[in-house]
Amino acid sequence: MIVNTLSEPATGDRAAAPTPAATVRRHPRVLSIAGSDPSGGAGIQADIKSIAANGGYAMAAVTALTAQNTRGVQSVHVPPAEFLRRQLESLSDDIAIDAVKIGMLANPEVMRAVGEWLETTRPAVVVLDPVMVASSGDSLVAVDARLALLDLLQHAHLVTPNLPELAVLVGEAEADSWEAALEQGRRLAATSQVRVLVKGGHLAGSACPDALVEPGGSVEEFTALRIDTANTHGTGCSLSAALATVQAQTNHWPESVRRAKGWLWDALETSAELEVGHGHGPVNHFHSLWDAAPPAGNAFSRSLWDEVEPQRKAIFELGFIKDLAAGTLTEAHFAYYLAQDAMYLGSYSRVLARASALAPTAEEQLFWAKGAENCLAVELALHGDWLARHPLDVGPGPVTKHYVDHLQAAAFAGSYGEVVAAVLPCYWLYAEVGRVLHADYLAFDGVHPYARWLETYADQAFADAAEAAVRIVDAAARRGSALDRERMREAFVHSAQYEVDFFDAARLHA
Ligand SMILES: Nc1ncnc2c1ncn2[C@@H]1O[C@H](COP(=O)(O)OP(=O)(O)O)[C@@H](O)[C@H]1O
Ligand SMILES: Cc1ncc(COP(=O)(O)O)c(N)n1
Repeated sequence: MIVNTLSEPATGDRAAAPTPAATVRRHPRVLSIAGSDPSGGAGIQADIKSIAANGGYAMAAVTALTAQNTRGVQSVHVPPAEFLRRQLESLSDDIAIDAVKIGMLANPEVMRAVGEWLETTRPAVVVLDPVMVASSGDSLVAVDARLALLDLLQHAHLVTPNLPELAVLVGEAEADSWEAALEQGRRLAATSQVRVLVKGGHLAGSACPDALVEPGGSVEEFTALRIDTANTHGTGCSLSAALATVQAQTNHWPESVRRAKGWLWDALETSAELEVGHGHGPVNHFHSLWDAAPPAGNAFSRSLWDEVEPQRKAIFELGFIKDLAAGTLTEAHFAYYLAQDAMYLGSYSRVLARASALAPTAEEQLFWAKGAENCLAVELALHGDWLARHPLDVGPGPVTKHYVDHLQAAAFAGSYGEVVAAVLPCYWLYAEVGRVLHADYLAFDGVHPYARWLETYADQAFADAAEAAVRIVDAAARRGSALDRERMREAFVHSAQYEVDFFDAARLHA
């Protein structure tokens, strides 16, 4: 979550003047003028991803080639500034450019080429990230470039220095506190008459503040929790490219900072999923796109299975299951379990009938209808048999009641996906328990007191039905939205936990 606070309202600053509303575009054409990072985490590669992830059309004019990876920069090659000039002219001769993000400019000559081009094209949004050192600590800019960089600030609507870069720009030592950084930001904004985003990524502490400082001195702070990660390669590049893109969509700097920072925060938080390199890895630019993409094949059910690993392990640790496998479970415990199961199956059958009613294909409709019938016919007959010989006068226990309530809530208020995800653990975990217990049963020496029950659940037809139910859940997940899948996941995990509690309930209540 990004929290922002405003100190001193902005009044009449030159840089605070809004650009005309007519320039706002849903898919702005955004140009990155920056160096290449072949590892894809920083430079133009990061910029293109950031621009695209934030809804812009990305273009890139390359200012320098680097040989670098997540560990550091090994080499830099700067093509003639004249060739950069040609790239920029080719673009502005043909394409309307809504926003520009400027990154690595290796020397004063390159800086001047960019400044002259900005002078003639005057894009509505120019964000300048004064890149000087990579996150690895390697320098990316010639030492004599400071004055040329300061000169370039006059063409920028926003400059986004990190703390070491801010210190170089104001010609002071690096700020050692957030207050000192804001003071330097104010000085830079005032002397260069430019809007500054002071970035607090390099500070220590649990917060990661940034602040928008106007040339008139007003400061708006945006604070987020610091994420504990080493994947900070390209955070500055990604933020500035996102800012240029969002500003061309909103025409409102504080809103642009809030959105771009929020997007980057999520990209940092999900960065570990990428597993790129051994040093400072990249951020996950496309986290929301990838989260929303339908899972291929059986990826969804596999992720569900992985997610309920604790429940799967817990089942086999239960005294009830261990005693059942060993044949040492008391008849009273087993009778309580079967009585609860009979009550459960009566309701479960109705929920399967609801899945049948909602099914999108005749095949799935028939599958759930057969399941509903099976519950009543086969299971209840088995239980009726056993329970007739071991009568037990109990009503539904608390776990049975909660489990059934959960299933019925999905059946009456949920989508087809939620219903099938909620009923799946009963198929899938039972098939798993049956498979494991049946193997123990086959190795059992003597007559097993629960032979009939164990044989039913290790039945191949039951395993096949569980597999079919898994395929149906995967198909429903592919058809649904990210929100549908989240609800399916919740329904599944709740049911899986109830499966554990259901086995355990017999031990507690008998
Ligand atoms: N560990 C982190 N957790 C959350 N946000 C971070 C973290 N590190 C950097 N940021 C954010 O990433 C952006 C870039 O910050 P910074 O590291 O200061 O710049 P640079 O990448 O240019 O060195 C800022 O918005 C900063 O707040
Ligand atoms: C080509 C290029 N440009 C910029 C950076 C700085 O990256 P960061 O965003 O981590 O400061 C980099 N490492 N390489």
